[in-house]
Amino acid sequence: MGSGEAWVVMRTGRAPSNIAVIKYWGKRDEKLILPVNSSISVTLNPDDLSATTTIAASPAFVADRLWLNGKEVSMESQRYKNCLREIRERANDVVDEQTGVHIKREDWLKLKLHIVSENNFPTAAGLASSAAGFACLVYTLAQLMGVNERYQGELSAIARLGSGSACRSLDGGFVKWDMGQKEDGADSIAVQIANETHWKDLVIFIAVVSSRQKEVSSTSGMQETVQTSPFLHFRAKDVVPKRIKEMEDAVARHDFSSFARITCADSNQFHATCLDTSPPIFYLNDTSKRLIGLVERWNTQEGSPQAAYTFDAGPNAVLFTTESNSSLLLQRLLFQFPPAPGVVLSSYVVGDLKTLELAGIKSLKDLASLEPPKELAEPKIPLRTPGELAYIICTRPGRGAFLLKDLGSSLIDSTSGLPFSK
Ligand SMILES: Nc1ncnc2c1ncn2[C@@H]1O[C@H](COP(=O)(O)OP(=O)(O)OP(=O)(O)O)[C@@H](O)[C@H]1O
Ligand SMILES: C[C@@](O)(CCOP(=O)(O)OP(=O)(O)O)CC(=O)O
Repeated sequence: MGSGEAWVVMRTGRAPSNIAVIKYWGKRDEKLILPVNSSISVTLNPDDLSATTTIAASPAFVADRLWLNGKEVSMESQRYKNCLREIRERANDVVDEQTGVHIKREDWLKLKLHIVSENNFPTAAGLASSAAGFACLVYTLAQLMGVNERYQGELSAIARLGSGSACRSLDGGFVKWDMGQKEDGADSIAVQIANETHWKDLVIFIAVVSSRQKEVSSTSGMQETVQTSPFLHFRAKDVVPKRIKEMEDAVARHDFSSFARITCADSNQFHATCLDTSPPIFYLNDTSKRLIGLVERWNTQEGSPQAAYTFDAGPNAVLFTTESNSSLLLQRLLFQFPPAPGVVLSSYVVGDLKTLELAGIKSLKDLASLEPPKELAEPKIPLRTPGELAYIICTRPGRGAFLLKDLGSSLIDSTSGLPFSK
């Protein structure tokens, strides 16, 4: 770094992943990422599923660079460029507390950035890493560049330019992405409908399916659906608007039965539009269907929804239940999907382990002695199939994006301006 200019100013932020319970599928504008329908999601606890991003600016940097999970990746994609441009345009004068450096609003347009990001869960595995990643990028950049409070409402529209679902990851709890009407997308923004403490009773399990079948990416899959599926247009126009209202109402009233019914119906309808695409797209595999069966059988046996499932563009299931049913659901999952031989319990069930304790499961021995759930006590018991799931993440609704103030959380070495070597 040249003398007199040897400063590095940086911030570190964290943003959660989210799971849609009313799905976004289909764009009316590819460039601005404007959807054909509104959607609703639950923000996942960032302790269990999040991206952490450090962004540094220095006059010594010669290009914008990005390191993702330890590897440098290209920033040539228009999606990254659009997010950076929009935040730079809203930058403000900043006096950095740590270094005392004064950066003027116009300087941000010239200063190059080093961005280092890590996900605490697998990237591009159908667990919405792009949602956490772009929300974190936009949020952390806005903090670094002193983006004014009055622009805060616009941050979700900027995250949307990175990946549609990312606009729903800035806030915690329950979030609605309004499709908006304007051509420039200014009103296609995410709004919080209830925060993360609103429905404390909700418990979430993510069943990560082992064999990752070859998939069509969300971006190209939804493009093909828009072009070829007549059903999608019926869904967007006639089904989703009503469901959005019903879901908002169910969340407001902590009405698990309605929440579960709408969540399952919307996941199934999204996958039906994939099947209605030409050529058809299959995101669910046999394991996904067995997970659906597990929930449906239990709900039928009890005569009301005990749990709900939803699947994004991949075979992994996200399951919802209430606190009082959480150990019963986990026991069912572990009964039907025990780990492969040799896999230890601590790497098979991860995240918030309270439910595992509640279920009284301390070791693989406890798993072996699990009783079959009562709805399976018939001649047609589905086989127990060890190893069909890679692992299970236990989590809950969580908070939105936030800054990590502790300097020890930084992913960039302030002297070199480069990622810490591991
Ligand atoms: N932490 C991150 N920071 C910046 N960009 C990220 C980050 N994590 C993921 N991305 C971007 O998102 C891309 C992965 O998105 P992709 O849609 O393929 O997978 P996914 O979001 O995990 O799955 P899905 O969208 O099916 O749920 C990465 O190639 C990268 O461009
Ligand atoms: C099935 C989904 O997860 C689709 C997510 O699509 P993306 O947000 O990944 O797509 P792009 O906007 O093209 O980046 C449903 C949802 O999250 O609402």
